[in-house]
Amino acid sequence: MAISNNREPKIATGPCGYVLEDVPHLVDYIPDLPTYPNPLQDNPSYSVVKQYFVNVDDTVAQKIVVHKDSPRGTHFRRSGPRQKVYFESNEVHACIVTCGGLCPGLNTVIREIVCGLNHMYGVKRILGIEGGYRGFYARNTIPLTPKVVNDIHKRGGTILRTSRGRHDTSKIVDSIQDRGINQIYVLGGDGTQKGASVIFEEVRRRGLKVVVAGIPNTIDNDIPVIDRSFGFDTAVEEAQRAINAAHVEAEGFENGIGFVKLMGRYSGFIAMYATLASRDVDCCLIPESPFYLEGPGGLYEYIERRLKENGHVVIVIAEGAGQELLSEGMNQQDASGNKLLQDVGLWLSQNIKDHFSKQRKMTINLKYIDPTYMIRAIPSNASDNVYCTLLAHSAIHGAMAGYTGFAVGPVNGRHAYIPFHRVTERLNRVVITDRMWARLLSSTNQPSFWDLNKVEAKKKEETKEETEGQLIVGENHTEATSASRPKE
Ligand SMILES: Nc1ncnc2c1ncn2[C@@H]1O[C@H](COP(=O)(O)OP(=O)(O)OP(=O)(O)O)[C@@H](O)[C@H]1O
Ligand SMILES: O=P(O)(O)OC[C@H]1O[C@](O)(CO)[C@@H](O)[C@@H]1O
Ligand SMILES: [Mg+2]
Repeated sequence: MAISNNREPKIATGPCGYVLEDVPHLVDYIPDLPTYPNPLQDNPSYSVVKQYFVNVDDTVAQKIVVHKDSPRGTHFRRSGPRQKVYFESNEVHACIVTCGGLCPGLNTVIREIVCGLNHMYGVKRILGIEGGYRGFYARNTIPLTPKVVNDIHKRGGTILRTSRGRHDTSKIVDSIQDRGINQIYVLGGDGTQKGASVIFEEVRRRGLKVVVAGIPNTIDNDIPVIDRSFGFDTAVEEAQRAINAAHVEAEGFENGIGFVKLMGRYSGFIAMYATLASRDVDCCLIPESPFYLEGPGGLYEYIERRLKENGHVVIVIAEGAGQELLSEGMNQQDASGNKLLQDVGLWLSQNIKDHFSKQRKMTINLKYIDPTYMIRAIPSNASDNVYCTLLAHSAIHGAMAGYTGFAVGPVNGRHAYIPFHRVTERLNRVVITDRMWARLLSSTNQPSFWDLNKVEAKKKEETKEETEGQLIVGENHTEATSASRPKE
């Protein structure tokens, strides 16, 4: 197997089109590091596990639906404990930082990193960095012990607090060096993982024995490659409460319209899954599927038809949907450079009211529900909690084994170490030519708002991307439902 030079992405190839997109390792730039037996082999809880250590050559396939003659395709290194580790327990000085938007499960991952490092590897020195990346040089640190974090998974938010906005990578790495930190666990969305990748590059440039491990999170589920991001399941569950309320209100009045706006900046996964789960929704609008209001096949016509047929309508809209319909362009950004969106929920609900009262002379009763932060400011549900444990343990095992510059996450149900660039190079978005969106259309009976020619063109575009290795079709599946948890 040939391995390319270590500054470039580490790609190894094998027979039958096998490709391993590997993650960096400390020995790539610090040769001759000593290794130690993994202390887990003496841990009574883990010693009973048959074949507890993962074979170093185990990899996880990105594409599992294959044909007889198809190449084996891209693989990622399987996560899990290794027989040899590159840190002695008393040598480890770890830190944890949370950045970007809040997400259910952040406290669980913090807890599980602290407890996992302590209980599995005997690590005692763990610091919490306060307030996101800038906290490395602008805030005090918080010593974290199993006792301090014992109950935090029952609370929403992050005990470390978070932030958006610019930071100075060089100052962060100075602070890491000054404090003698050698394992950094970074929790956050796409922007955070980009930041972690730059920190890793600087650490490598300085030749430091410091591991940088990313644990991606976002309720939007917009991180590619991994099956789903933690917090998403909880957010979808909480969104049900808003949809239920909208349905009750809509049913309770003549020509009732329940209108719910959910988060989802560029990706409509929350809206799509909340709609599919609820079965009370008549129309789901997401950023990936443009729609129009007036005329045949438009939204107004559909609403009117549903009101006549059913007496009420429930609409769910993702915050990023239909932005192109809003007249005034808004070019503002948040502190991190993310485009600030216009409030499509308020805009569209007002337009629907105006259309029916002024143009159609119909009395409608529209109730607008915008749960915004309520779906992400809550503690994670049971399934996300278990998922968070697996993510934290994967990250710890990878760090102890000397891997670095990686993000963790399940790929087709198996946890893997994924190079940063693969989780940051694009956003995971709903594929509207995939079967999951078709299921949604069939469950709501809403129009697709697309003409057939456009659908055909889109299908061709996505088939092309798939054959070029981007695996577009099928990514709508956030497979890890409560019924089938990802396995480590
Ligand atoms: N391209 C980038 N390069 C380096 N650092 C970045 C980059 N983009 C964002 N960051 C850093 O990551 C942190 C969080 O970014 P951001 O606010 O975009 O949230 P996020 O991690 O994408 O989470 P969310 O999904 O909630 O938006 C910020 O402090 C920012 O400095
Ligand atoms: O108001 P904030 O904290 O910038 O976050 C809002 C954004 O964060 C997200 O929840 C992603 O974390 C998006 O869905 C939403 O647009
Ligand atoms: Mg982001």
